[in-house]
Amino acid sequence: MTLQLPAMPTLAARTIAVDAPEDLLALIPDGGMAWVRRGDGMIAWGEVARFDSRGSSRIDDAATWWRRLTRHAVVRDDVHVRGSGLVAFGSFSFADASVHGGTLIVPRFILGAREGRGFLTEISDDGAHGHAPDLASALGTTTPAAPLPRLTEEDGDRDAWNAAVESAVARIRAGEVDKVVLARAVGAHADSPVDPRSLMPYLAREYDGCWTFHVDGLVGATPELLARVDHGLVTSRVLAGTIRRTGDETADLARAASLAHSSKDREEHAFAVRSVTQVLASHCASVNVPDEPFVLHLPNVMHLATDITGSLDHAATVLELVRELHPSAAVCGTPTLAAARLIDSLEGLDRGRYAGPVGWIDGAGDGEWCIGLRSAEIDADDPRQVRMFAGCGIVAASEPASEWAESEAKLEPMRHALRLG
Ligand SMILES: C=C(O[C@@H]1C=C(C(=O)O)C=C[C@H]1O)C(=O)O
Repeated sequence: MTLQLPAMPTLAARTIAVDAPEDLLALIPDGGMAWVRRGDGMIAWGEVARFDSRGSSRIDDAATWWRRLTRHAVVRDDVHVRGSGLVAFGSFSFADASVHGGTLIVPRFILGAREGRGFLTEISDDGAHGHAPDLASALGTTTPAAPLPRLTEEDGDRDAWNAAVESAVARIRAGEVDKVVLARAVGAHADSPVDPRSLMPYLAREYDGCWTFHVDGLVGATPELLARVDHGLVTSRVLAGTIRRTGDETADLARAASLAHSSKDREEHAFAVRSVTQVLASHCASVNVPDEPFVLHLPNVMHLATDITGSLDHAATVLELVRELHPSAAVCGTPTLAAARLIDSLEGLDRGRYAGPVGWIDGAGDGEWCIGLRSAEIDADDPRQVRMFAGCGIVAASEPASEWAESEAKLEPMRHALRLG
């Protein structure tokens, strides 16, 4: 049998050096994408190619498409930093069965900043390569972000949450799973469309240790790095185990110490570290896993955190690793399949692309993918509608009231960005 594959466009990418932009997020044209941390990163706009996928092979299919697309691409890159050359941005649903599926988008323009160096990439699909892009004409006549409309938040269903957490604890005690992550969605609506550009400057400023992103209507500032691949080196930041901040420095230091010693949180954390380490070990010649987690301080919460690194022993692309790492125990549970089934039966929610992978990949397969946490999805059909999400790892010792409080703290970045509280 001969399988007829769709013809692929021949892409050409040209990257030139430009002055490093002071504030990338201030320059995004309408509908543009973003991936920014501590002033470094990329904004991207226009669309040269796009791949939409659904179902359990959505990440695999996207990885295959990207491999085929990049094989014949012509890349001329004067800058050679992370993110220069040919790049696609993407985001994928948390669940296999989600109607939201996933997408990889190849933009026409990418403007980036990396350690004081700026770059501009133009990607074309018409065989016209070689000419150097011009920043002023690439940006065109950008309309500024529409001011944020006043939003109204829907009431949360606390009884449903309590019941879900109680059932999860009972199922854990019965030995069905060790840990399950339960999430809830909070809807908000406005009279006029919500422009992601009006949310990101706040997120990037207040949560500068997080990755502020916008890809296809999913916007947020996530602290959790699923996988970065950079010239054979892979890095993952695992978070699990959370405590709220009080705003009082001394009290927060005491809380950080209690988090570091809490057996409930350390157990929850160990599950997540193990799930990531197992995957990386199968691709790496060596993996470095610190013995003890550190406490990551964010403005709203503190997390137990472990940075895992490894050197790849074969040419795996970042998307191949993402496919295997997702869903990690930090957002699904342990064991994975049983936890995913429990989420389906207890949550009553399509998480969409919340808690799914979001990030970018370059022509060599390097890139950076996070877990789409501390995020909101702007409805593609009606951008006046927004859904925020937050979830908590449930273990045998979990209590509904403190998990509710934890989820409230995790909603804070998006609530504040949307001026809801
Ligand atoms: C599920 C979320 O966060 C995850 C769950 C955590 C926990 O349960 O302690 C901590 C960080 C994330 O891995 C979320 O932010 O919605």
